[in-house]
Amino acid sequence: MASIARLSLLRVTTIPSLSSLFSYSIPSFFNLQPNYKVSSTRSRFITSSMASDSKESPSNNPGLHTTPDEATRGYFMQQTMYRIKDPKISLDFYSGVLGMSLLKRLDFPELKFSLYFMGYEDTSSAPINPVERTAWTFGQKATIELTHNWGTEIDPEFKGYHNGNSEPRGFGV
Ligand SMILES: C[C@@H](O)C(=O)SC[C@H](NC(=O)CC[C@H](N)C(=O)O)C(=O)NCC(=O)O
Repeated sequence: MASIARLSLLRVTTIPSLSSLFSYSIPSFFNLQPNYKVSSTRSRFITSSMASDSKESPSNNPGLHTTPDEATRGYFMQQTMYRIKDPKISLDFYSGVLGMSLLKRLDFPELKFSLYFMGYEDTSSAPINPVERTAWTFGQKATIELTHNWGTEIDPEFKGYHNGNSEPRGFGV
């Protein structure tokens, strides 16, 4: 099992105990209670958060649409890409810790890199034919494309990719 470092950029959507909702140490995030019972504290939390639903309304969030533009009907966020240093560690994390499946692996030997598309779809229904499986993968919503440039896992000079937790902080649009 991969060692779990602080994952300040990652929000794990699970059924955590209320105390772990506001703590950022990993153990509390993964301190799952298999037979989760809604405590009186949590039910008050849910009630109070429901009372503040208006915070999520379009009127309180300029730019927020409740229905997408007709011109982009059917569009969805299909993938986001992370470069990874070591596939063994990353696959262990995304499948063993987060429960994702490997939807498709693409290797590009001439360019010395591989892509691992991870998602929550049931792969038992995925096509067997490699080309059809690629099309199936690219039709799944909100997948993660892990890009591995061959050799980074054994290169002592490679210190890892910038994770956005130090200057320049963050990444994205
Ligand atoms: C599907 C395949 O044809 C692609 O175009 S994947 C996107 C492509 N990725 C790479 O070239 C990965 C290796 C490269 N050394 C890297 O680390 O990006 C690509 O366009 N990458 C550049 C980008 O900005 O995403």
